Amino acid sequence: MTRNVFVIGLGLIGGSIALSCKKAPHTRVIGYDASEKTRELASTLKIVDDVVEDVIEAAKIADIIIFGTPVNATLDWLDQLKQWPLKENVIVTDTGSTKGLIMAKGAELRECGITFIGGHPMAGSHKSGVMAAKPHLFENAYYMLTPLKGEDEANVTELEQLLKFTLAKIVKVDAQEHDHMTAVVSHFPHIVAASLVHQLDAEQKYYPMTTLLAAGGFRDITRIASSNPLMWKDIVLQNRQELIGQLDSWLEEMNRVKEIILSNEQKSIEDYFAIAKKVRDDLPITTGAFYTTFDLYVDIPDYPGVISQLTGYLADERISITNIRVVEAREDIFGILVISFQSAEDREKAEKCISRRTNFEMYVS
Ligand SMILES: NC(=O)c1ccc[n+]([C@@H]2O[C@H](COP(=O)([O-])OP(=O)(O)OC[C@H]3O[C@@H](n4cnc5c(N)ncnc54)[C@H](O)[C@@H]3O)[C@@H](O)[C@H]2O)c1
Ligand SMILES: O=C(O)C(=O)C[C@]1(C(=O)O)C=C[C@@H](O)C=C1
Repeated sequence: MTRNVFVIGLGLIGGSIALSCKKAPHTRVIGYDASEKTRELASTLKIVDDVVEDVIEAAKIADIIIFGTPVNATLDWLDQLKQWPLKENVIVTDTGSTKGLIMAKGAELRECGITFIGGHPMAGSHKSGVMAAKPHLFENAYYMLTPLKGEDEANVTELEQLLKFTLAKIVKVDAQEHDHMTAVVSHFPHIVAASLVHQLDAEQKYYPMTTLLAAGGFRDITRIASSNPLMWKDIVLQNRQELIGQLDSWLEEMNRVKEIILSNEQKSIEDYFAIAKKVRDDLPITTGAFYTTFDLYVDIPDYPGVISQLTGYLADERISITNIRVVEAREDIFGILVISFQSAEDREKAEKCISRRTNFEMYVS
């Protein structure tokens, strides 16, 4: 028997989940998006088996409904869904970055006899939209499920059976704890990144050259400031309380740093960085909360065909790459080619291969 999975919201996350679900046997993935352009692209790129225009008709035949919409849009849909003629055993889930308000809506759905199990894959990108969707986005990432208290385990297992095709590590978490922890490692850092960019923007009015100097460090710490503003507006609105708590702690921390700097004590200043370095270096990156790529930076000269020459060398030695891009890092060189690999071993093989065949300088991040 074919299982019908209906994904509403086919952007980065919904599209990626849809692509993963298409790998599940006996599964037909149906998709809807509010944007006509996205519906067209999802159909052309075969993100789903069928794109629909009538949400209620598709929901009627769905065994699992997955929301890939911004979190405030998800709340609206969940309200509407209470009136829909759904299958008796349908399981409804979402992918939203916040869980408190969404699970409160989930409790209302339970009152209407509908099973809702919250979900949040802890992987993503600053890129948004269906074009950025990829089937391996969640591989090795944590995928949090927040079932309501007393949820039938059989329902959770059924959802897990589908989500295992994301290759993520599925864990169950309490919704309030979820919102606290994600405020710390995701939501608040997005505010900090945005605030640093605002600070640069204010400075550049007086020192226009500053932006030209925004090199690796600034770019690394502010990458996520390029994320979708609408999505982050919704997240901040839904997790306000936790964010205000994080802001208070941050202001205290900044005061502490100020004291340390005012003290002019070398040891305290070095210790501040040393402790942070230890904690950061010990983060469990390969099994941790973000999608890991293994990047190799190659300083390439400017001549036609240099990129295909390099990828040709890698292909000769059967080394697969997962991504390739040019970062125009400095004016005096053509650019740095960033080649991503699935594993550290592949990256090491590539480094050896390129160093045998060229004299290009390489760096590992
Ligand atoms: N971007 C990330 O890194 C990330 C990671 C994990 C979870 N999330 C969560 O996943 C969800 C989707 O985020 P995304 O990054 O895929 O955003 P996105 O902007 O790439 O995709 C959202 C999609 O939803 C569609 N949409 C918006 N309102 C809609 C509505 N009312 N009905 C139907 N479709 C609608 C948009 O047209 C778009 O295609 C959000 O709830 C977000 O909090 C995001
Ligand atoms: O990698 C990024 O660009 C992300 O912002 C991904 C990220 C995160 O903060 O880690 C963003 C929001 C999600 O809810 C989960 C993952």
